[in-house]
Amino acid sequence: MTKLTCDVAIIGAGTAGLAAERSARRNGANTLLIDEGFGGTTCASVGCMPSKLLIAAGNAMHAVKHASVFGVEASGKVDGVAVMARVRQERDAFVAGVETSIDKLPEEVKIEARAKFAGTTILSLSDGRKIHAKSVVIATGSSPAIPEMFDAVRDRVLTNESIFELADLPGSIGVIGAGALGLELAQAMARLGVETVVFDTGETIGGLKDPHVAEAYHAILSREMPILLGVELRVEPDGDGVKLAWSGSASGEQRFDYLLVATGRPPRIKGIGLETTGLALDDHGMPDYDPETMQCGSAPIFIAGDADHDRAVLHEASAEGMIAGRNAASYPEVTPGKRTVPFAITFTHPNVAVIGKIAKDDDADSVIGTASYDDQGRAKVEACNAGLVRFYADRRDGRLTGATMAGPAVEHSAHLIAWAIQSGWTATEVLDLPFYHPTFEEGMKGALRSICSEVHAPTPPDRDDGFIPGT
Ligand SMILES: Cc1cc2nc3c(=O)[nH]c(=O)nc-3n(C[C@H](O)[C@H](O)[C@H](O)COP(=O)(O)OP(=O)(O)OC[C@H]3O[C@@H](n4cnc5c(N)ncnc54)[C@H](O)[C@@H]3O)c2cc1C
Ligand SMILES: NC(=O)c1ccc[n+]([C@@H]2O[C@H](COP(=O)([O-])OP(=O)(O)OC[C@H]3O[C@@H](n4cnc5c(N)ncnc54)[C@H](O)[C@@H]3O)[C@@H](O)[C@H]2O)c1
Repeated sequence: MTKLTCDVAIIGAGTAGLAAERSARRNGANTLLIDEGFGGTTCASVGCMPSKLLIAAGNAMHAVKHASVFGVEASGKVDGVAVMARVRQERDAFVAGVETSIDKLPEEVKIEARAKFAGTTILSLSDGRKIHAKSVVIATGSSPAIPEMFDAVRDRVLTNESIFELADLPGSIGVIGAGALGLELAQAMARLGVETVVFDTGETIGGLKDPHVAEAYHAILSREMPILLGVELRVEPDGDGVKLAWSGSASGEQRFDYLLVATGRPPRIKGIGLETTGLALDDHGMPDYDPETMQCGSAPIFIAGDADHDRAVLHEASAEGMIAGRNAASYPEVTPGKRTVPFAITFTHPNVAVIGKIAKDDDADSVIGTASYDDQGRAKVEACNAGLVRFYADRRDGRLTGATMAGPAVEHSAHLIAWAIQSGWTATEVLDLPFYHPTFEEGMKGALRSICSEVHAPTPPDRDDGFIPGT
C-alpha cells in the first residue's frame, strides 16, 4: 500500500479547499489536495453562478412583461430550451475558469480520490493509498438534504445539483423550502412563465429573524407566486408528475411536473471517519471548532467552508479556507484570523440582505431605525417602489450593529452598510457621508435619522434633514 506524506492535507477542492491549499503553501507547507472529482466548485457548477444565470433570464422576461408601466409596448416569448442552454454554456465557462486554476497547481499536489480519516492525521483514500499528514483541513462542502417523504417521487425531484441540467423549462414546479435557494430559483422560474408555488413547513421566509421585514418581503414576493408558509405536505406520484397536498396555514392540492427540494444543505461530513480522529462530536456528528482559528478542538485538524455549517456563503468559505490553511501550516502555533461582519444576500427581487446582529423589538440595548421603499424617489422612477429596511444600533451612541434589508438594489446599498458596521460607524457618521440624488441609497437615510433621534445623537449639522428625495 502506497504511503504519501505531507505537511497539510486538504480534503475537498471547492472554494474553501482551494483557498486553504494556497494559504498553506504560501505559508511554507507542502500540501496534498484531495477531491473525488475536481469538478469545479459548487459555486461555479451548481450554486451561485448557474442560479444567478437563471435569475438573469427571469429578470429579462420580467422587464418585458412590465415595460408597459413605462409606456413601452413590448412582447416577449420565453424559449425554455435557449434559456437552459445559455445557463449551461455560461456556467461551463465559469467551471472551466476554476479548472484552469486547478490545472495550474503542481501535479504532485492533486489527488483524485475520496478521502476518509483513519486516525487524527491519517487519511485513507478510495484508491487504496494512505496519507500521513502533519495537519488536515476538512473542506468537504455541503449537499442537498432530501427528506424521506420524497422517496416515492424521486424521479420528479430536482435539487440544485440537477435543476440546471433540464433541457427545457418545466410547465410547473413546486418548490419545497423558502430559504435563499428555493426563493431565488422559484422567482426565476415564475418570471420565466413556469407555474410556481413555494411551500415551507416553517413560519419564516428566507430564514429572516426580523418579523417586520419578513412580512413585507413575503407580501412583495407573493405578488409573483404563492408562497405558503407553515404548511405540512403530502406527496404522491401522479403519472409523469407529482401530486402535492398541503394543510396547516392553508390547504389544497395541485399537480406539478417537478418538485425542487430546497430544504437545506447539511455539511458533507457523514462517512468521512471523524469518529477515528479523537475529536468530540455532537449529535449531528459535527466537531466543535473555533470560528477565529478554524481549529477543531486542540487537534491538528481544521475545518472551512460549508463543511462547518456556519455562514454557508462563498466569501466566508474563501476566508475560512485562508485561515484554516495558514493555521494548518503553522500548527501547533495557531492564531486567530480576521473575520468580517456576517453578511448574506438573497438575489430575489427585491434583494434581501442580512448583516451583523439582528436586534429584537424589545431589546433594551438597541434602537431600530426603519425606512420603507414604498414611496422612495428613485424606486418610484424605476417602478420598483416596495421594500423595508431595518437598521439596528447601540442605544448608547447609535453605532450600527446590524441590518435586515429587503428592497430594490439592496445588494449594493447593503455593502455600504456592512462596511459601516464593520468600521464601527454611528448613524450620524454615515449620514455625514455623501448621498447622490436620486439613488436607492437615499432610501436608507430615514432609518439612519430615526436612529439619531432615538439615541439623541445629532444629525450632521451641515446636512439638510428636511430635504425629501424625489420631491
Ligand atoms: C444554488 C446555490 C446558490 C448559491 N448562491 C450563492 C450566492 O449567490 N452567493 C454566495 O455567497 N453563496 C452562494 N451559495 C453558497 C456557496 O455556493 C457555498 O457556500 C460555497 O460554494 C461552499 O464552498 P465549499 O468549498 O465549502 O464547498 P464545495 O465547493 O462544495 O467544495 C467541496 C468539495 O469537497 C469535495 N469532497 C467532499 N467530500 C469529499 C471526500 N470525502 N473526499 C474528497 N473530496 C470530497 C467535493 O467533491 C467538492 O469538490 C449558493 C449555493 C447554492 C447551492
Ligand atoms: N444568495 C445566496 O447566498 C444563496 C443562494 C442560494 C443558496 N445559498 C446557500 O445554500 C444553502 C442551502 O440553501 P437552502 O435555502 O436550501 O437552505 P435553508 O436552510 O436556508 O432553507 C431551507 C428551508 O427549507 C425549509 N424546510 C426544511 N424542511 C422542509 C420540509 N420537509 N418541507 C418544507 N420546507 C422545509 C426550512 O424551514 C427552510 O426555510 C444555504 O446555506 C445558503 O446559504 C445561498
